[in-house]
Amino acid sequence: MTDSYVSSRAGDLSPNSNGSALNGSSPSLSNNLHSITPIIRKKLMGYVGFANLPNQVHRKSVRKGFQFTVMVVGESGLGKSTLVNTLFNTTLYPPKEPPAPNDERPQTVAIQSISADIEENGVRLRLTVVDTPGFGDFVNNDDSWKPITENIEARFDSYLEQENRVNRQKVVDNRVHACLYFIQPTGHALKPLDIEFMRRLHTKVNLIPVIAKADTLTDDEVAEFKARILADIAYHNIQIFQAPTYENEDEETITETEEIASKIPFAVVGSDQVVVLPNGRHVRGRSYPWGVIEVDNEEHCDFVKLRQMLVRTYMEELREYTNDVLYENWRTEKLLSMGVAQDSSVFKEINPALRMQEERVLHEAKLAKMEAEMKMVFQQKVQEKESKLKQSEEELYARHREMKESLEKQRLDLEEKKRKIENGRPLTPEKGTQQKTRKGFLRP
Ligand SMILES: Nc1nc2c(ncn2[C@@H]2O[C@H](COP(=O)(O)OP(=O)(O)OP(=O)(O)O)[C@@H](O)[C@H]2O)c(=O)[nH]1
Repeated sequence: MTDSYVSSRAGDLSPNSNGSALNGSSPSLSNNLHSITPIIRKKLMGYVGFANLPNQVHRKSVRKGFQFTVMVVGESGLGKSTLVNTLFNTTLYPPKEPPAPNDERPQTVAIQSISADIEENGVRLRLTVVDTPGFGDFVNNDDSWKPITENIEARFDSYLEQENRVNRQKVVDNRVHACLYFIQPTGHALKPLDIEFMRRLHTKVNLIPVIAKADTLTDDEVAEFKARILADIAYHNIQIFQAPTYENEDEETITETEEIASKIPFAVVGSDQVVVLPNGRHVRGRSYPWGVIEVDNEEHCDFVKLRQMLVRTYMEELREYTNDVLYENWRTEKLLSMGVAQDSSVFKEINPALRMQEERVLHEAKLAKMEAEMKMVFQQKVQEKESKLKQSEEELYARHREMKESLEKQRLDLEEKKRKIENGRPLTPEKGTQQKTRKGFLRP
């Protein structure tokens, strides 16, 4: 015996555990069909095999690989490239040369993306990092967010176009699944540019705010800065990505989620350099005259929690939220603005019992209509027959009358003749006159 359960609906046309079955002759049952159909849990009698479904999904996903696109936004020099390299433990961004004084500076925000296929324990990840050099670097940064929004929407557009293709075998998901927004470690509060950017983008992308170069602030400064940033975010109704919590989750997961949430905005330190500690331990970190700050040490910064949220625990949630909420909202708005309306009846939940009832009513109405039509035709035919019969009856009466009249006339004639014979009178006086004429003088 296994602990697994299957559930069946009382509305199904199968006997349920109470031994009752759906049959049309039970009026009380047909009335109840409209009410709630409770889920009945049943114990399996043996191993069926659907417990293996998660493994099937796992195998398929591993074979297909994953696509993940992360965007990094922040002023120049805040450590974006270093953090991406640290996060994915690869030199996605090669070391940069600092710009020379006579180098021409770009006039607009550029969008650059780098992709790399990385593999870990046989799982392939196509990682794309979208960089936004130039953001916040100008004297006037009013429209710095515009090219970024346009880029995010262009990626949605491309996905929508692929979805609308006849052949959707190879849909490439280039949508931005997460946006790391680098906040300058000023220790004050969010700058107007930060607020403007987040306000404009929070409905289009999963925002993950990070305090860049957190090693430049003390622990107290970080705590105060975080509180002010969160207050600003709440005040401006900005939605940042929050790790989701589900019902029936185990305590460990709940604690992990809470811990991650408590660290937002993540105070991070990036470094792809390995430093040797006095005790001989090799760590990724930054070495200062007064000590070493370790990237992977949770007591030194929030890098581990950020990686947990972005990669280890919630990468799939980020992808799902992008698809199910952000992209879906954008798509709905776009199609509505193009005049495409949704037929809501398409998504009407169908209750099979209600559906059967509706069909029965329709069928009965159809039968009643057919019966009425047949009655009408029958009455018409009867009327026609009746009028024909009436007509022939009248004709017969007329003939009968005629015959009767002619017989009566014949009878009267005969009686007249009889009377004449009885009276001894010649039947035809004209004849007698003619004979006389014949015997005497016959006229020519
Ligand atoms: N103190 C400190 N310095 C850092 C940190 N991360 C990166 N740096 C340094 O900051 C400088 C700029 O780092 P990058 O990663 O190139 O910064 P970026 O934001 O990618 O710069 P752009 O490409 O110009 O936008 C480098 O010298 C890094 O070594 C950090 O967490 N703390």
